[in-house]
Amino acid sequence: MAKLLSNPCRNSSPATFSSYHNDNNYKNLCCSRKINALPSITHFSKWAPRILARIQTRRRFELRSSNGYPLNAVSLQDEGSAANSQTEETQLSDSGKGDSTLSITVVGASGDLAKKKIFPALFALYYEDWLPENFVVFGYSRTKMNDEELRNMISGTLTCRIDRRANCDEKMSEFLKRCFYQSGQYNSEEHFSELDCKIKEKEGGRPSNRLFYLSIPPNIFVDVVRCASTQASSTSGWTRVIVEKPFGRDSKSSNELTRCLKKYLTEDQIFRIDHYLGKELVENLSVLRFSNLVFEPLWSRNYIRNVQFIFSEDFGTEGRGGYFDNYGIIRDIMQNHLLQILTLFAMETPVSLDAEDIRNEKVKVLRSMKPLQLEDVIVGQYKGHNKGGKSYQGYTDDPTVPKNSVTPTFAAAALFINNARWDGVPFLMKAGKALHTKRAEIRVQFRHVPGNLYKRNFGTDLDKATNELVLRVQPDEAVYLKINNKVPGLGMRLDRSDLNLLYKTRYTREIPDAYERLLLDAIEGERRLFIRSDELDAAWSLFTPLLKELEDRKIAPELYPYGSRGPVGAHYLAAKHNVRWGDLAGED
Ligand SMILES: NC(=O)C1=CN([C@@H]2O[C@H](COP(=O)(O)OP(=O)(O)OC[C@H]3O[C@@H](n4cnc5c(N)ncnc54)[C@H](OP(=O)(O)O)[C@@H]3O)[C@@H](O)[C@H]2O)C=CC1
Ligand SMILES: O=C1O[C@H](COP(=O)(O)O)[C@@H](O)[C@H](O)[C@H]1O
Repeated sequence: MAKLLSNPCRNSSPATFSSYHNDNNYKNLCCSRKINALPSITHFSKWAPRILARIQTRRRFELRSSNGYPLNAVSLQDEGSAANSQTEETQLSDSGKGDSTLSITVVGASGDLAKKKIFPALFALYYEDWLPENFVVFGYSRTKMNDEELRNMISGTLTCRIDRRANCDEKMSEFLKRCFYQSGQYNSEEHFSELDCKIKEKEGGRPSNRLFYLSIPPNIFVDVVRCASTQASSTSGWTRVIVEKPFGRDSKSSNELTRCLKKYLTEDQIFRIDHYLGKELVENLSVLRFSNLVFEPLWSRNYIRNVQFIFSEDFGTEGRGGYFDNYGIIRDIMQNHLLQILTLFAMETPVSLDAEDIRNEKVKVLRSMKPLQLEDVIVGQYKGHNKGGKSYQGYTDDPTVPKNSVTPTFAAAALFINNARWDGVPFLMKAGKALHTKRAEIRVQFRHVPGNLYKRNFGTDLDKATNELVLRVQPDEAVYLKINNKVPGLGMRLDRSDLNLLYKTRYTREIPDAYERLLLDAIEGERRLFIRSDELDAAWSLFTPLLKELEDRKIAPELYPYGSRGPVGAHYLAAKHNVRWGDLAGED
């Protein structure tokens, strides 16, 4: 963080440290998952008896990292910032002397994402006892509100897990008591200094860690980071900033955004969120691949014919047309969510589950990809449609969208990875709004069985007989494998059946929302599910020339009716690469 400017709260008297010897302090230490990163033998011997005793009773702390893996070299404070010059040893002993606090400031608290996702995710973490003992949540935005009004606003969106409703009301009101509000402009150092004073008051002189969640339009990211870093960063612990997408709209603007953010933050302090990385099935992708012998040996061009990444929504841009028209579906979904999943799918085995090892492998995939060509992409836009006596508005009927907009609300693309593992395998992506269904899935279509003895049982369409592995990210999370099976009986009739792992029947626990996992990881300094700047750069390099060409040439999107299966062009694109979309095969 940059040097602090004049801020009345910055000169307040030194924090008074309370004793380490209580449960809360221990909990704070554990919540930082420092058990896995004890700094030295001397420290270990000092704390070992206490820690080991606690491990036996509170084993859960060991596994708090979302990758269940030791957080190598992750410190309570990030490197390189003014407030971050302590060594790991002093940080630990600081934690030892006082019980630290965590403050989470949701910037843009009055907005849609904050209400819909961030506050509910924070409550879910609190409800499930993942947050440290001493935490406060601040909402910050321009809208005038007091603490009570903020609480009323968010209380409507908090829910308890369906499967665990015990003490729900009580927990909710305890959580709301920890929520506060500060109204202010996004570019006002004075207002952020007021926020700092309020946070300090709640911190009560204890060492503090501060997390800022930028749930605001991207054009004000840098102002907020400047004001927050100079006026409201922690002086005694870490300060981290979660940045929401879009991270720019092409290579140039993204690099510029990164450059500006880095005037005030180190790379380690920036948590670029892609909420698809927090989804359960996306997390499971690496587990499936790397912990099952039956998958990894098949994971290459030798056995896989094509891979499909499919995102569809059964509603349009309702309410977000103004934002969307400047970005379009390629930037909104493909360049980030689907591409991120693709890199996880295609990467080589990382050296370890450490964030840097994984992100290094993801970058290699991106850098091995063939630049996206216009002839390998088709774009579409939904038009109005009447169905069942109801009329659905087209994209350009939205008053916030220009009537002549050619912004795609649908796109399909064929991508290729030029490396030994994937040479020649089409990786197809398809993303669209206002389609017939809401789903996100990964489909892996395997090659034909060579010299298949049962060929004659399949008729002429051999493609229909190939195995397909489907990871259904949402809704109804599932992993299923399509296999050929003998229909029981005396004859020899084959059918296609699914080996089906449907989460809701296998696991009784409700699946946490992606934002819960990602918030927890940011709090605990786990960077694996956040986008590193070189990753972002490589992702933009892949898409920027295509986006420029689409825009320069004002390529007209193929219109498709609201609620349909999307433009026919997507089928031609797939057919060009000998692929049939798995989701439209009629037996998915
Ligand atoms: N909504 C969603 O589902 C998703 C959103 N995102 C991203 O998250 C971020 C927040 O999204 P969302 O909550 O939908 O955004 P909103 O448009 O609701 O904006 C959030 C808040 O920012 C303030 N704001 C809005 N426009 C401006 C402006 N032009 N200048 C200054 N302040 C403004 C408003 O607060 P006030 O007026 O009180 O200051 C508003 O309540 C965005 O970057 C978005 O792209 C990412 C994924 C999904
Ligand atoms: O990032 C975005 O994601 C949502 C879809 O998220 P999901 O978790 O509900 O699948 C999408 O609607 C939005 O346009 C996009 O910006």
